[in-house]
Amino acid sequence: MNLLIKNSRIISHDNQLTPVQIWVKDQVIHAIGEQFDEKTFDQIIDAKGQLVTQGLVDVHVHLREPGFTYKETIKTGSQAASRGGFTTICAMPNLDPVPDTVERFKQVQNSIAQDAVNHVLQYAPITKGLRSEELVDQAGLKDAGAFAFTNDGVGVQTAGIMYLAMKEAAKNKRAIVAHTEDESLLFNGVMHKGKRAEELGLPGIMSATESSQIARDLLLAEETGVHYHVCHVSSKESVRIIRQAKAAGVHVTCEVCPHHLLLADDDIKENHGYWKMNPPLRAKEDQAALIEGLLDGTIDCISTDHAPHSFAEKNQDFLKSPFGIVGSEYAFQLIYTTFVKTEVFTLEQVIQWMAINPAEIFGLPVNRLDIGDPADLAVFDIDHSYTVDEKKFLSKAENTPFIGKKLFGDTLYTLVDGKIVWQGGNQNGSLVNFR
Ligand SMILES: NC(=O)N[C@@H](CC(=O)O)C(=O)O
Ligand SMILES: [Zn+2]
Repeated sequence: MNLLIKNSRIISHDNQLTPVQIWVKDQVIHAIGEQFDEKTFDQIIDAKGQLVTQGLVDVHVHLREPGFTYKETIKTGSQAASRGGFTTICAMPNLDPVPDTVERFKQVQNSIAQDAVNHVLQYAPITKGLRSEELVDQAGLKDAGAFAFTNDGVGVQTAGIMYLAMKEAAKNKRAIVAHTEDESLLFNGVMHKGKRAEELGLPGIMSATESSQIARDLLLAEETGVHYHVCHVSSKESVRIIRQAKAAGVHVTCEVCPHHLLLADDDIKENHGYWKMNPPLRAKEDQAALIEGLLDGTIDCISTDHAPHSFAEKNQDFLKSPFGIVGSEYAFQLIYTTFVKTEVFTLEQVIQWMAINPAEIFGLPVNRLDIGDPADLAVFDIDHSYTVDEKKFLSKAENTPFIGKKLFGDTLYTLVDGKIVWQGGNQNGSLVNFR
């Protein structure tokens, strides 16, 4: 099978866009050059001068299967991600049943093998039932294919359990991935504690609810030597203490989500569930600290925290709605439009944060668009704008405050192992070749 992607532009190391043709053969990048004889190819994609990058990697998505398939499934969630240009996604274990035994974990793995349209790596939980009481069988789950261990959705509430989990994970050479939230500091909060929460008359969530648990964990990570990864960092204090820990040599990495980079609590237009996520949109200073954290290397990567819920669940006020917004289908586009077109970030940096670093920090093979790298690729139409239209989402859910936003970078193609899984353009894309 020989496939040519003609009229491509790739980012070269000096952040320039370079016109090339890409030859894909037997699932890998076979050659990159100026001109190939078109007669040699079984299939030709015309990238029309648009940007071709390695497929994006998202280390934080919620696919909701098993247990909550009315919100999303492995199939719809992986389709949504492929539409966003993601070729690898890592799925959270806040499912029902929680995949906390080898048998339950293998069941999820089987569903993934059957239904996923891109590479889906499944997290196992840190503790049974996500309750901070009893550790899972890490070695067994690792052998069954666990990508890393996390209780995402809730924090690990006691230092002792976290310490034991980290010690075990260090032995198993797997990361502990932490949603940090001290429930004793939550006080029923639903949005960031500040002026906007007061205006809306809603209970606030302090930044310290997140950062105090990160502080605890950083010291435990230092003690155990584990790779400790912090989910969806949202506050300036969290960035500050992670920066200090990195400087002290602690093996810590972390992620930030597009919504925390783009929005602050002041932007919350109304008391509606589409603005509610965990951690919450924080203050302008926090937003600035997150951008600075990416730029100085404190924050390693961008993840979406794609958190689908049903329309009925989210179409309620802050007190009633569950936490979470969808993000897979327009994450690159949000970042590109907001930060690359305004020259806050370079395209090269964004690819570093959305494709290279997330793979590298977790020890996955890194796609550098070199010969022999897997043909996991995305083509983005960076020259034309489109509008975020929730009716066209492949996700089952549409809960996001970004509906109606004008963005650049619509995904024209996504290829997984050399096969086209998504073909877009003219806002009327379609799914192709779904495995
Ligand atoms: N982020 C959210 O607001 N919600 C996530 C859980 C999580 O990632 O913490 C969910 O599962 O819905
Ligand atoms: Zn979380």
